[in-house]
Amino acid sequence: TRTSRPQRILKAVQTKATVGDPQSVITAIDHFCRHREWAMNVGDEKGSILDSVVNEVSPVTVLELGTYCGYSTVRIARLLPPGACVITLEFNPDYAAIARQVIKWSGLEDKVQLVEGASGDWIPWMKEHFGVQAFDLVFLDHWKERYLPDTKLLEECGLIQKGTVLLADNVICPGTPDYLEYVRNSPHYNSQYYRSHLEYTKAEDGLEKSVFLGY
Ligand SMILES: CCCNc1ncnc2c1ncn2[C@@H]1O[C@H](/C=C/CNC(=O)c2cc(-c3ccc(F)cc3)cc(O)c2O)[C@@H](O)[C@H]1O
Ligand SMILES: [Mg+2]
Repeated sequence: TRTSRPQRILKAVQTKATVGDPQSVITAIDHFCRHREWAMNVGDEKGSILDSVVNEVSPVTVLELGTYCGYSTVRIARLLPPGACVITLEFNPDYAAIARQVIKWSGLEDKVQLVEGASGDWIPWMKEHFGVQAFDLVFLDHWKERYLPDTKLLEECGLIQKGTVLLADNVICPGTPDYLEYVRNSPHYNSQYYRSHLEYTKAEDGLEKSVFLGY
């Protein structure tokens, strides 16, 4: 049977990128998705904004919701200092398998904990299972209608504390209206929109950065 798009993305990494060189993995995926097949990676333009937020926050513990092929996982992990890590949740086993290989090719497996499972099932276990106190940065890029419920779950589990930064992809396209309304109107968040474009296209999209101010 035909290969899947994630399998073709992995093949592009394995043929075009250098083992142990995260930037070459990022470049290979962006080239493939711009010139061969579009795919829902955060991409190079919004990825640069993601990079700047990671550098600004210099997080010790990062949570990523929705690994897909691991593109943004590699973008984040390559900027983390020794001892810092990104826990990334992916509930599709096929995507998780591809992402593990992309992350391995980039040489960043020591900075990444890929957990195969659904956010709603795993968030309540983060403290107990991974010894996480609170997340310094959360990157939301999974099913758009899950951004708000999962944010509320993270709050309830005490995983969002004063200073935690939420960075959400696709707040315009496909859009996350209920999440945007929540973080922009809540007195507990200071929210700002970074205008950009939908990956590999001219359509408008952007990232929303929301800093938790404490209760
Ligand atoms: C139980 C479901 C909620 N919990 C979850 N827990 C763990 N992983 C979850 C997940 N939901 C989804 N996932 C995974 O995240 C990924 C899903 C991402 C959804 N993203 C999008 O739909 C998306 C879509 C677009 C898009 C934009 C325009 C367009 F015309 C077509 C698509 C652009 C993007 O940047 C996107 O991120 C998959 O790997 C999926 O298996
Ligand atoms: Mg996205």
